[in-house]
Amino acid sequence: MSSSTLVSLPSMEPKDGNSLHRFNLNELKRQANIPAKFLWPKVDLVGTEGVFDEPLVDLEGFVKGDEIATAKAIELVRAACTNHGFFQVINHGADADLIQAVYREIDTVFELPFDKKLGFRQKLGGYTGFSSAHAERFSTNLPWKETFSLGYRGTDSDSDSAVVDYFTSALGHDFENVGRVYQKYCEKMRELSLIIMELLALSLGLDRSYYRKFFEDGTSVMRCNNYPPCKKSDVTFGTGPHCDPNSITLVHQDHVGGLEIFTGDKWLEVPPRQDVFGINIGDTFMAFCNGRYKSCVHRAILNEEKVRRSLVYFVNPKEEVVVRPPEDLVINSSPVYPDFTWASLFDFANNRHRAGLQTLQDFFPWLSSQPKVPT
Ligand SMILES: C=C1C[C@]23C[C@H]1CC[C@H]2[C@]1(C)CCC[C@@](C)(C(=O)O)[C@H]1[C@@H]3C(=O)O
Ligand SMILES: O=C(O)CCC(=O)C(=O)O
Ligand SMILES: [Fe+2]
Repeated sequence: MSSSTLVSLPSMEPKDGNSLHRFNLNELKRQANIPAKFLWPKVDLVGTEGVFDEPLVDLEGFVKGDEIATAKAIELVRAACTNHGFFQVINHGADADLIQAVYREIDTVFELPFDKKLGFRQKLGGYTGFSSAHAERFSTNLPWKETFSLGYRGTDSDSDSAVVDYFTSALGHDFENVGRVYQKYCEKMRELSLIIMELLALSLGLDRSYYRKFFEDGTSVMRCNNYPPCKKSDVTFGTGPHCDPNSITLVHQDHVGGLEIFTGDKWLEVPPRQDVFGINIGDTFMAFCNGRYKSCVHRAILNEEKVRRSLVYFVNPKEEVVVRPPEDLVINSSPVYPDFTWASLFDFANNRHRAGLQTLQDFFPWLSSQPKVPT
């Protein structure tokens, strides 16, 4: 598929802050037809042409410092990230019981009555809470999904209880255990993300701590996607074609499957494996490595019979970190992208412009139009 056929999505429609979500997908899923706002342009409805089958990156040997395993991991990561920006890891340290506990517990949140979920809906300008089809922000090409998102820093001591406190204050004390499981999972995702940052640095010929240090006290976003079945799964998406604007994303999909990546000329399905995490490079890391690695174009498709869930951990540096590639990756001193902070890109992608396929290209003109903040 040429880049011209990967449509970038319109910017967000500014909405009044009180517009309630209008779409209860768990009612709509029984209908033969779906609201027009969920119908995507034909040019985006490109079929799947294969299966992603690149080798898994085994982290066990890398974490233990085994030289041969490290060299193999570097080779696989470098090839994948140079080509399309996606690889899968095994022996990552997140145990199966914890992963299954997250799905089990978070299902109880999505199973709540719709009005109750709206009670902790994601507010405009924020990212914490429940959203149905992002209808609070978008009015076309709506994604057929409910999401539950929560920020996670994990460094300061109060973050130990921040997750649990959110669940009990927003959802009630019956959800204390959901918070505990979520907290444990976020801790594990933070650990895994820092290991991946070391592997990425080494694969780019940098010191292993080069990127890690920017991410040790960033606020990442833990999100659960819940995709109800859809009778018109062939003309809509769970999550449409996009690149993640953040640095990297750690994605786990349940047994149903639906994650697809674009390898430059075709869409490949990523077969779900419960013992595997997908890692996709995002826009911010692409800038952090001066474009050496590609921000992965990916999407989540639906099916007509089964609900599908995925757990995505969007990894971010500390807000004020200036995203600038190291000298070693900048040839004849001309970086590909202007310097920016994650805070500014997050504000753009979360609050002002719908993240899609060309978020960075749309971001820099917006950034240069902003009043300069006196330093
Ligand atoms: C900054 C962000 C916006 C999104 C959540 C984080 C990182 C990933 C972004 C997103 C998932 C990219 C695809 C489109 C999007 C609208 C979505 O489908 O959820 C994006 C997220 C968002 O705007 O909520
Ligand atoms: O559901 C999936 O498999 C991927 C979702 C995704 O890409 C996202 O939430 O950014
Ligand atoms: Fe994504």
